[in-house]
Amino acid sequence: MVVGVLALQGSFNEHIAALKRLGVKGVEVRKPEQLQNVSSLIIPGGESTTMAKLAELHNLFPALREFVQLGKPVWGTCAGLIFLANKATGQKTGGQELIGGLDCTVHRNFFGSQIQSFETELPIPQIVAKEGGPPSFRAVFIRAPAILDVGPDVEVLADIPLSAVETINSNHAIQKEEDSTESQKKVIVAVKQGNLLATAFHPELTADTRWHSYFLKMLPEIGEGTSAIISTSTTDQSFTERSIIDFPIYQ
Ligand SMILES: NC(=O)CC[C@H](N)C(=O)O
Repeated sequence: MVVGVLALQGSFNEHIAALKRLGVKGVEVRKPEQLQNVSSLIIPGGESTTMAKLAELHNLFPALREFVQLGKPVWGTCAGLIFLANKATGQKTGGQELIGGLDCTVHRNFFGSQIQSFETELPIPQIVAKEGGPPSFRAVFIRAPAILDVGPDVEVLADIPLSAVETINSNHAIQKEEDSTESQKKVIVAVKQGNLLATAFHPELTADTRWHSYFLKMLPEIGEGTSAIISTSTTDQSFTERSIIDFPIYQ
């Protein structure tokens, strides 16, 4: 079994390495015809505008949209989430092409600029119910988007109270509002809609493999009941925890 990883730009190598730690082969996808060799796809973090331009150059959009419409499992992380969203705000002038399919509105760079990137302990009850492990996940947000609203078929897997994020962009509209419920406000950072999974953060940059394992169980060839090749181990000695300072700059 192989999992396709869109390899135009961004953290595709890190996803392939995370899959390898679970004993699964990840293959790079750069051309439309390569999508025929895979039954699932991960769209990595990176820079969604650049990724969109490269996808356009390689004429990938029709094949990517067809892949999503056929109901094949697709997981977008960070820029990949933006790519999958039906609607994105905070785009560069002129906008950018999206694959769409995920019924939500995503706000690019919601938490601010690159230096306002952060890590936080994110409660993930639905993932823990399936994968076990600690109640929270060390989530790495790098110039990350957030999901502002979702359609009725979208299941929220994780959200984050704005009060927990010290580095929120002071220009952001939500922070400008001054009411007493401010500290209670949350934004959505992980969702599932049918066979689409999306996270605003970067599980591929941590040693915790639970999100990859969760995604792999969405694949028909693995399924819920199979745990043979999926390790739920959250401590992988071959991967050293790093600080976000070590991570590549994503715009
Ligand atoms: N880490 C990331 O993938 C950042 C996403 C980036 N801000 C974008 O809009 O594409």
